[in-house]
Amino acid sequence: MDAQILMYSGYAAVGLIIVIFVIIFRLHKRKKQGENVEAGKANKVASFDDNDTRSIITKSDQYVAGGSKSGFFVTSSAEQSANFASTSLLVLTSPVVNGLKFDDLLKAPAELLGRGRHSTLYKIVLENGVLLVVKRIKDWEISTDDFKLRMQRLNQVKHQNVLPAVAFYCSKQEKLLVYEYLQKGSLFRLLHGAQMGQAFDWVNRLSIAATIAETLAFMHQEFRSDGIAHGNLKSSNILLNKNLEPCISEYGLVPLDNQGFKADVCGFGVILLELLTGKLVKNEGVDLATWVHSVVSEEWTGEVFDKLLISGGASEERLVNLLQVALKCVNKSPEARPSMKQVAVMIVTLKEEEERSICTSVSVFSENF
Ligand SMILES: Nc1ncnc2c1ncn2[C@@H]1O[C@H](COP(=O)(O)OP(=O)(O)OP(=O)(O)O)[C@@H](O)[C@H]1O
Repeated sequence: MDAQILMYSGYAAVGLIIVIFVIIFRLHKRKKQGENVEAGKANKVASFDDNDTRSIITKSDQYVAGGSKSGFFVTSSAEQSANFASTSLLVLTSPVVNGLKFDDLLKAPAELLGRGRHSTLYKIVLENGVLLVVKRIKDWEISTDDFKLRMQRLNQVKHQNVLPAVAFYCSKQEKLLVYEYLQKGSLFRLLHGAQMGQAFDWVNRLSIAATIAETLAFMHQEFRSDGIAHGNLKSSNILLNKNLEPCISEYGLVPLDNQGFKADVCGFGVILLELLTGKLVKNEGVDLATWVHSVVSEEWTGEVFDKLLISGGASEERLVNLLQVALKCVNKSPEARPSMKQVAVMIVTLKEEEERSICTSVSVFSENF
């Protein structure tokens, strides 16, 4: 009997040991599977960067430049390390910033250029002296994937009068865009800055208007089927390149909107009104388009124009013609506004008339001397 009890206890002990081994083996296997899944995820994220891009891990929780915090990043370092696998700077094809690394942005001295409702803008200087601007976009309800797709799509369409992004960065918390810094400033500054448009005569204003109109018509045509309009067209987003030609910046950085193209036409109309009147869009609380309408309806049309244009000898007939185009663009009803293509045709026609009249006056002048 004792021998039997001893035998059964032995079986039980062996059985228990086997069960313990099986449990340990299963737990170990489960842990290994977990590690493989994590490794797989990391590989997947890394593979996004294969094409013409460089993946970088953020290092600090706040960007410190020249001793001052620029505030590129608002996320904590804990959040960042949790998300590091999805943080990457994508360098688009650009000769200006070949080989740009995220670290280069972090190290560069930065200066705050503007803080708007939807974004903050910094100017930075890279070690090699290249000047860039970094735009940090706030409150844009767009998924990381959609943002990447949008940036890649925008990068497929090039125009010499549109400033392309040279790189972008995107994580769940942050969306950054990097552009070349254009030193000649903006159309806004040319009109309303210290010079107050003094060195900006009618021929140049008309030429700039025609270039912006043609460029925007091109962009609308290219992005019509994607529904991507500029979305925030205004004179501070028209920069001047080194040849003082206009360069449209920040194209397509807003949510898709059915009325986006017509909103751009209205934005362009307001730019025309600024060029014609030399006045700010909002002056002592009065909206420029409303003011122009009120003056024109009282038949004081001549009063709306920038005195510098009149004293500079601009043809009042062509000023009025351009004003009529502007008023069509700012029509309260979006459906009644012309397309950018139609606007471009009207303004190019006016510009050609202007050029013909200059040629005629030059030849009359030379015949008389
Ligand atoms: N790439 C650039 N090069 C030089 N100056 C720039 C560049 N991008 C923007 N700026 C200028 O920096 C200033 C701030 O720009 P920011 O985009 O923050 O302001 P905004 O255009 O007035 O507003 P929003 O946030 O609605 O675009 C503006 O005067 C703008 O003309």
